[in-house]
Amino acid sequence: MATYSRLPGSVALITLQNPPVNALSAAVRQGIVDTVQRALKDPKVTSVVICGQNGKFCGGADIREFAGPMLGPPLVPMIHAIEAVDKPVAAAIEGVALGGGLELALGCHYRIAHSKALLGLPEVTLGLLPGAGGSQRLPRLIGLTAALDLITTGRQHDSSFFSSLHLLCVCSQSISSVCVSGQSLDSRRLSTLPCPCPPDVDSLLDKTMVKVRQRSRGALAPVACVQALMAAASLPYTQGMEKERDLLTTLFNSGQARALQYAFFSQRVVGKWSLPSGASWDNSAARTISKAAVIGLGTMGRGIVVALALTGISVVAVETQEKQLAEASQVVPAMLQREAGRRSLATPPGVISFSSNLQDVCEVELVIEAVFEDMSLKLQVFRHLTSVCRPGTLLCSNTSGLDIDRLAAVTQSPGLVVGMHFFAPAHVMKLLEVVYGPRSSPEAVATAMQLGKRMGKVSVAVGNCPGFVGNRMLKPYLEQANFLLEEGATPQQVDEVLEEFGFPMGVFRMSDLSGLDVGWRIRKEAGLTGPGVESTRTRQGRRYSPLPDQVCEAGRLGQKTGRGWYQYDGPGGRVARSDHWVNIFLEAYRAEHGLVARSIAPEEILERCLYALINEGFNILQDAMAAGPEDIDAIYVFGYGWPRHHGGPMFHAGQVGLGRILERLQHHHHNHPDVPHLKPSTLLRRLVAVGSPPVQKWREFINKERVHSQL
Ligand SMILES: C/C=C(\C)C(=O)SCCNC(=O)CCNC(=O)[C@H](O)C(C)(C)COP(=O)(O)OP(=O)(O)OC[C@H]1O[C@@H](n2cnc3c(N)ncnc32)[C@H](O)[C@@H]1OP(=O)(O)O
Repeated sequence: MATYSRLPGSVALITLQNPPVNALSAAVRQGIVDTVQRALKDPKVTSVVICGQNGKFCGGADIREFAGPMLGPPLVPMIHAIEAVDKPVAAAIEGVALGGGLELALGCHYRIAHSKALLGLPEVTLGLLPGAGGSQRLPRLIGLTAALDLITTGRQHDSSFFSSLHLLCVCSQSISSVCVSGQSLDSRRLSTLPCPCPPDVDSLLDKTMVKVRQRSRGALAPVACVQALMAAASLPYTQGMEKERDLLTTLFNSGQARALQYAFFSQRVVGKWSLPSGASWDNSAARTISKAAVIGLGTMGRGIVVALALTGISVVAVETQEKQLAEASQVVPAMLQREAGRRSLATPPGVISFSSNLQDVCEVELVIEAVFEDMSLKLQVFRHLTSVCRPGTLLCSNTSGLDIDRLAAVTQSPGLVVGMHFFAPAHVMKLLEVVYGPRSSPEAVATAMQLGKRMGKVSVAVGNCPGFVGNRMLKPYLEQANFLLEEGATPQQVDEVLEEFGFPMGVFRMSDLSGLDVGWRIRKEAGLTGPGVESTRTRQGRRYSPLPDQVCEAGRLGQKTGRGWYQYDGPGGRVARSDHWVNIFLEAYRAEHGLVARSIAPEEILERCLYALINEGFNILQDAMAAGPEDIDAIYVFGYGWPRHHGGPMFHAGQVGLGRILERLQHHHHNHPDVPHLKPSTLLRRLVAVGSPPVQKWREFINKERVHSQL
């Protein structure tokens, strides 16, 4: 709702009230319409100020209402009516003015903001465009060039940025004196102004469209934003508004908008974590960490040190190999400086100390072990840590899939051990898997989750199983990609299909980037390859492709060696080019194993890779290793490049239709009975049997099934 009050004198104050961000729900819109009318009718009122309750102007349209029928007064005519009134109206912005909130402010005649307020039009991130006149008013106020950047990226800035674009009148006069100054309102109505465009407007729009199409990887909204701004640049306001409305309608009806809005909420749902034990975010106290240590200063360790230091935490960075330590003590401060600059932060001074002595971690409150991914080495480190750290220190491992419980077992306080699985580069990537073992205490999980949040991560609590959630699902995906090569596809074909779907990189380009030796080492440890293992295509009772092992044996470890599934300009090269060697190698391999190459349709490539991954997601939910589909989807969107406009693998399954996924998995499993990952999960079958409920209902369904032991 919105409240009305009269300030001493002649100013009417309208306050938006809809906690926590005063989103423009039907009730708020109705409140605005009513209170503006009241101000107009009151002869004593000569000017109006609109503000938001609790120091937040407005977080935009109420996203929760998008799923239902449109109720209450629509936003566009409401804002037009405000712009048209003949008493000056000012928006007093504190906290946030985002999306429809900023569009409301653009309909006012004046905008005044607190220096710390955050403003922007993030609709594009929800699969929409600023459809309450923002695509037409903003460029008329700040010019086409600046509006294109803001609207197509959804970037938010503070008020000093917008003051420099003259969006705000951060004036020395008080609002009431502005309003009674007798200034004509005509020039304050943005819809009446021309849109300032640069002389090369067509070229600017063309270039922006090309850039946006490349960057958006199939997302519709950024392209629609450019189209709306083209209209602002070339059409009268009324026609521009018609274009805005048409484009918005198309976007609203697209699956992409639903996917992106789901992704918005799943990012928030995962913060409200719960464990099978009943411990959860609202009943578990977190410790606030001010001193931490990182053990191991390889690529991951360095990134973790920077991520911690950026939050103002004092870090003891330990590396026992002198050469590595010397290198890290040069590189890490530079990384910190760069990242602080990128985030416009002052570099936290002197918070990192380097050491080669594990004893130096004795005073910290939390340790993150980031040594080489080798269980015996990690066990050794944990044994040492438990003897040198003071009682009560949290011990975390940055393992990407090893058993947390085994590490906990060698410590004096197994309850204080959790996994903190960062993604490379750790100071940049948003995802953090917080892995709880059977003995991890709620306090340890809560502390790791809160620490992740402080570092700006999307932290997701996951159970302790091989590969946790992300890498466990990646395994069947990689496996299918290798099988497709055996059957006749090339790395480029597979990658093209996945990139067309929206992944920034196909599976083979991604493997080259991460290093092919990572998986090779894991397979050796699992006894799947290595000396003494017979070179067959069935291992441990299931189909196995020795292809990636043989690529590694040929010394091709990916980008770092200049060759992998592709060739690069040299070691460390970034641009992947197809390699004739790979084609010859695949032909020889197929000949050796009596395989006849067939032409494989893009649909089959996509289905087999994605549905195998999705199927494992259902198994993970069934095993209670993730609390709900939102957790899996957040992991894939923030850590594995899953295109956000497809919501996440589990959301995508719902969009495709669970019945269809089941039917296709059955089909592929029938053709490949020796591939257990293609066997449809029991949970998927159960969901289909009860009529394929929407993804938002799965959590409840799984919990009920578990109570009745159906899973
Ligand atoms: C056409 C389309 C038009 C005209 C639009 O306006 S579309 C909406 C455009 N607005 C946005 O995209 C803003 C979205 N919100 C945010 O970016 C952030 O929430 C925030 C910057 C406003 C606040 O961030 P923060 O302080 O970190 O808090 P949370 O993100 O955790 O949010 C707190 C709770 O508020 C809910 N929320 C936030 N914005 C909206 C909204 N626009 N509509 C409905 N609900 C909103 C959010 O889900 C959190 O809810 P809980 O998880 O606590 O239940």
